[in-house]
Amino acid sequence: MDVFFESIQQQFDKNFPFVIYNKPNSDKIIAFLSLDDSLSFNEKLDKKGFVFAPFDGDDFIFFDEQNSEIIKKASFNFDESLTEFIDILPSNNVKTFHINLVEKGVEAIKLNQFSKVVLSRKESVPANQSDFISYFKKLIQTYKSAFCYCFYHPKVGMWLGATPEQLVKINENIISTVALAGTQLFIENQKVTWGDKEKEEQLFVTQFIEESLKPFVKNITKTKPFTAQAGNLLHIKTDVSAEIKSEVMLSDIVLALHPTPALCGLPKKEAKEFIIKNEGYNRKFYSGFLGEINKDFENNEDNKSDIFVNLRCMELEKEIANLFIGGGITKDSVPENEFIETINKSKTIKKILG
Ligand SMILES: C=C(O[C@@H]1C=C(C(=O)O)C=C[C@H]1O)C(=O)O
Repeated sequence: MDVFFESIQQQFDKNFPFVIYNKPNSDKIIAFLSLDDSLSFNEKLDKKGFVFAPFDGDDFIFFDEQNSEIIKKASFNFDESLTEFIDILPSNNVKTFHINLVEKGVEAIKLNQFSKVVLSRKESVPANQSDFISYFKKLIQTYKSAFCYCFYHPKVGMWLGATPEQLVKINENIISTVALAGTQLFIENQKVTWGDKEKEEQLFVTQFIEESLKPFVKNITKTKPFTAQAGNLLHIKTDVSAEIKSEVMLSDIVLALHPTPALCGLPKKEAKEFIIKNEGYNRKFYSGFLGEINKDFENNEDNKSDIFVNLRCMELEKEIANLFIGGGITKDSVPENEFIETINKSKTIKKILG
C-alpha cells in the first residue's frame, strides 16, 4: 500500500476521524485526518474545512482545517478488479412496503398536501468494513465524474458514496448549482426520450432553486434541461448560476436550498414531514450534504466552496452495507416503476461491493 493509504489505514486503526475524497474529473485525492477523536460541528458554515451534514437537523459535522492534517495524493491509477456482486433481490415484504409508501405519496399529492415528494428505502447487503480502502478506490476508478468520498468518525460511523449531484459551488461571488431529477437506465446507442412525469419533476426542482436563490443573488442564468449520465443511469439536468449579493453568507444559500426537491419534495416542509412520518427508517446522512467549505483544498484558494448532495451512498458497518435509494414521486408516478428505479439506483454502490 502507498504512503497515502497507509496514513488513512493508521488513522482508522487508531479510531480517529477522517474523510477522503476525489472531486469530479480530478486526479487528486484529498484527506482530512483529525488530530483527535472529538466530534465537531459548524452549523454556521463559517469556517474553512469539510462539512458532513445529515438530511434533517443542523448537526453539521465538521473537519476544521485547524484541527486536521490535510494530505493529498496526486494522480492515481488503480487497478482494482470489479467482480460481479451477487445481487439478491429485495424480499416481497420490502417491495410491498415501498409500493405502499409510493401509493401513499401519490394519494397525498392528489389531496394537494404537496406536489412532489422523494421517497426512499434502506437496503442492507453483506460487505466488509475492513475493505473500505478497496471500496473507495473502486468508487473513484468507476465514477470519475462523481464526487467520491469515504467518511469515518468513531462516534458516527463510516459512509461512502459517489454522488452525481452538486448542491452548490461557490467561487468568490459566483454561485453555480444544478437541478437534477428524472431517471432512466443508460442503454448504449439508444436514443434518449423523456416522459412528461420526468420533465415535470425536474422542472419543479429548477423552479424551486430559482425561487430559493432569488433573495440572495442577482442575474440568474440557466441552461436548457439536458441529459446527463451518472454511472448506469441518465438524469435530466439544468445548470443554474448567479451572482451572490454582498453580505450574503454561505449558510443563507445552503439552508435555502437544502434539502432540495430532488431529495425531499415541494413544498419542503410538508414533504419532509411526510418522509419522516412514513418512510419507516432514519435517513441519517443520506440526502444530506457534504464537501469543502470556504476554501478549495485542492488548489489552496480561499472564498470557494464545493458542496454535494449525499446520494448513491452507503453506511458501512462491520459486515453490512446499508444502501440508501430513493426517487421523486409526482401525481403521475407508477409505484411498481418507482420500486424498479430504486433497484437500478442501488447498482451504483453494489457494483463496487463485488
Ligand atoms: C433520491 C435519489 O436521486 C435523486 C432523484 C432522482 C429522481 O427521482 O429521478 C434523480 C436524481 C437525484 O436527484 C437517489 O438516488 O436516492
